[in-house]
Order: sequence, then C-alpha cells, then structure tokens
Amino acid sequence: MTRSLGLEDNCFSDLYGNMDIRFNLYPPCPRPDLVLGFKSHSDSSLITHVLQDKEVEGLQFLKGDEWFRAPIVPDALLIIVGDQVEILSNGAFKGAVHQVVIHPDKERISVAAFCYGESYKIEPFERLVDESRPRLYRKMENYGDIFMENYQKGRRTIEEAKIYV
Ligand SMILES: O=C(O)CCC(=O)C(=O)O
Ligand SMILES: [Fe+2]
Repeated sequence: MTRSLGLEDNCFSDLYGNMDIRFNLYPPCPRPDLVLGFKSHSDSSLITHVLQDKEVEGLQFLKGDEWFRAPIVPDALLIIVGDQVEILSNGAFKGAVHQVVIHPDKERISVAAFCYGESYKIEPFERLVDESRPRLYRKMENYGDIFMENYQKGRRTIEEAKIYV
C-alpha cells in the first residue's frame, strides 16, 4: 500500500500504537430481513484484521450502492482499511464501508483486531499534499472518541474530517 503511494514501506506500521480486540457474537434471527448484526460503518482504525466464522457468512462491503458478500476463506485474516488510513493517505485509500447481516438459524462469530495510531492526532502525510493533490482532510484529534459518538447517531466521522475543495 505504501509503495503504491511512493512512501517508505513502514510509514503506516510505524504509527501503530494500540490494538483493541473485539469478539463479535451474532445470534440467529428468524427475520434477518428486519435486523442487522452490525449496521453500516467504516472502522475508525488504521487497519482492522478480521477472523471470520468458519461456516457462517455475514460480512458485506459497499461498492457504489451495492453490497457485496465477503466469502469465507478458512483461517485467513481479512484486512479492512480504516478511516485513519484514508486520512493519512489524503484519500488515496478509502475506509471500507461494511455491515454484518444475520443468519436465520445459525449463530455467527468473528474476531476483529483494530490497529490504532499511537498519536491522538491524525492528518494527511505532508508528502501526499501538493498543488496537484490538495489537502482533503483536516487534522483530527481523538478520532476514536468522536467516532463512537457519531456511530451511535448514524453519522460517519470521516465526513467531519473532509475539506471540500
Ligand atoms: O463480524 C465481522 O465480520 C465484522 C465485524 C466488524 O465490522 C467490526 O467489529 O467492526
Ligand atoms: Fe467494522
């Protein structure tokens, strides 16, 4: 990813600070058309590693206005680009919007490991901002905290970070 931006190999991973791990349990629901296991969101992290259930699908990604299912690949870790990489890369990568749907009669489990930056402040890499690529995101502080508040209200925090040029 970094090479495709002309940056040094470790410039994202050098920023890693905390990792939060979440164990998700999605009980079955006889009316999966009426509920979601996880409503539509992008992650506040730099990147997220997801270990999916070995048998029950549910994770979906938004492209355009269509949802695409993430297939099960046994024992594979799925990598999701988070909002903080969107900001650092000045929009070259996008925080992937995803949701989880529920199975009518099978439980699903997953484990998500969120890698966060060590610093509370996050802004685009200077080297990715110039006359031909204007700065598209403000410097954000305490992204994770703002994120939770917004998530509960159904808002995307990345929208607050965007500068419209
Ligand atoms: O359950 C999954 O596959 C993904 C969970 C997720 O999106 C999250 O924990 O942020
Ligand atoms: Fe997520």
